[in-house]
Amino acid sequence: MSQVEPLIRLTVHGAAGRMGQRIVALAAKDPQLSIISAIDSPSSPVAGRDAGELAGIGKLGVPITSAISSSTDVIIDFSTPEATVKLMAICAERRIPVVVATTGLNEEQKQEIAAASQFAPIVFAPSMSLAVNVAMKLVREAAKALKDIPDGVDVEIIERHHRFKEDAPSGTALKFGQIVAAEMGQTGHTHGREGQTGKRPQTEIGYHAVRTGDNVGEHQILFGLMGETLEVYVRGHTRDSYAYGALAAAKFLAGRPAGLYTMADVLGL
Ligand SMILES: NC(=O)C1=CN([C@@H]2O[C@H](COP(=O)(O)OP(=O)(O)OC[C@H]3O[C@@H](n4cnc5c(N)ncnc54)[C@H](O)[C@@H]3O)[C@@H](O)[C@H]2O)C=CC1
Ligand SMILES: O=C(O)C1=N[C@H](C(=O)O)C[C@H](O)C1
Repeated sequence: MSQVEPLIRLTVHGAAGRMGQRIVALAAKDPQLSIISAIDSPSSPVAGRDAGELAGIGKLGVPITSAISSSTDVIIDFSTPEATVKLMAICAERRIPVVVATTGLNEEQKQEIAAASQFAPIVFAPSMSLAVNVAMKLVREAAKALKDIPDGVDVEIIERHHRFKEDAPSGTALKFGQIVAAEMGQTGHTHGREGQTGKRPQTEIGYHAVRTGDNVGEHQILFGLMGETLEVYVRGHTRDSYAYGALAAAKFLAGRPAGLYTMADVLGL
């Protein structure tokens, strides 16, 4: 007789936000998951509203609240850096597995995540998208292959997002830059260019953050050589590309030991 796996009890942190609503909508349809709480800011204007109704899928019986249930098996966090740091203290203390998808954290805030991962398993990644994580592998390969080209290679990263995004460059663009620099050795960076900039040094990576309309996320990584350009381009069509990845990460964490995991671990890349 086949054994029925118990449902994974999920808390959504940042549940009233753009991503939080998609997590609620997709998790509600997932036969392995049960949404037990939907957390948002204590000052949220939608506190008390039903999370399902807010996400456009009808009543779920889970209100938007600010208190994390002690019976949660895993938390998915799409919120703000400050809220993520507060969440880390709770997850470490209660040993709750958590998927951290929030971006824009400074080094000190990232240290809080690393510290919490000594007590609880944590997936921390700037992009939960499968396509983006595959693109990261391709970019690493390209950087490796191009690192010793005699005339040098200029690397520029262009990212495009919606007008509501609060951090720049995107966490994903910064991660692409780290991957390139680890292979090619660039030590500097520049954000956009203006005026008499002088010649471009190959020791820097250029970042360009475009903010327009409702763009859910595009990244272009350019390797400029003399005579040709290699371009890796990855484009999201809907936020569900990130949401499905976050749900996979939540399932991956069930039963894992404490530690810091990446989406490459989740996706087996
Ligand atoms: N890793 C990934 O794949 C992705 C990461 N993101 C990142 O996720 C974050 C959220 O993105 P969006 O949903 O577009 O933003 P959003 O602004 O729509 O949602 C953030 C939510 O967090 C809530 N919040 C604020 N303080 C809180 C607190 N103390 N406790 C709980 N919730 C709190 C806000 O009220 C809001 O509802 C951003 O940092 C974004 O860059 C977004 C998409 C994909
Ligand atoms: O804010 C967003 O929307 C996104 N943020 C993430 C980032 O900063 O990299 C991931 C994705 O590109 C969407």
